[in-house]
Amino acid sequence: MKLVTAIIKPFKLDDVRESLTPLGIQGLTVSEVKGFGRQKGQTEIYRGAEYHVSFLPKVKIEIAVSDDIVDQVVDVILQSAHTGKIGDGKIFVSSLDSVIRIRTREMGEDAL
Ligand SMILES: Nc1ncnc2c1ncn2[C@@H]1O[C@H](COP(=O)(O)OP(=O)(O)OP(=O)(O)O)[C@@H](O)[C@H]1O
Ligand SMILES: [Mg+2]
Repeated sequence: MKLVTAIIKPFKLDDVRESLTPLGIQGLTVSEVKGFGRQKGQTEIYRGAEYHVSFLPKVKIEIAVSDDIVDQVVDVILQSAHTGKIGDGKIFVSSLDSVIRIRTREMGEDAL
């Protein structure tokens, strides 16, 4: 199993969610987060004054998936979250040792 963590532009959340539907994802977690990439945040003009914004708002999506669909999950996120502008985000894929459904104590892929 793998944990796919995608940091995306907030306005892309609905597109990404819809793109995942055909893959039969059983669940996912969404969080509002802040961060910066290699541009180190941006300078923004607000009411005539220039503010340095160190951390820009992003959305984090976490999806635990079986190994056989991880490539498809990454692929649809790459397409649906893409604008081509800086700050489009990143996808991190990590190994997932165990998953347990609390209600039933099912484990592993049965618990996804
Ligand atoms: N190395 C990293 N580790 C953890 N989070 C990161 C990392 N790089 C980027 N992020 C997260 O992803 C968000 C978007 O990053 P961003 O797309 O700006 O990356 P980038 O490397 O600067 O690419 P680009 O040049 O396309 O902007 C950041 O605001 C941050 O939340
Ligand atoms: Mg960036």
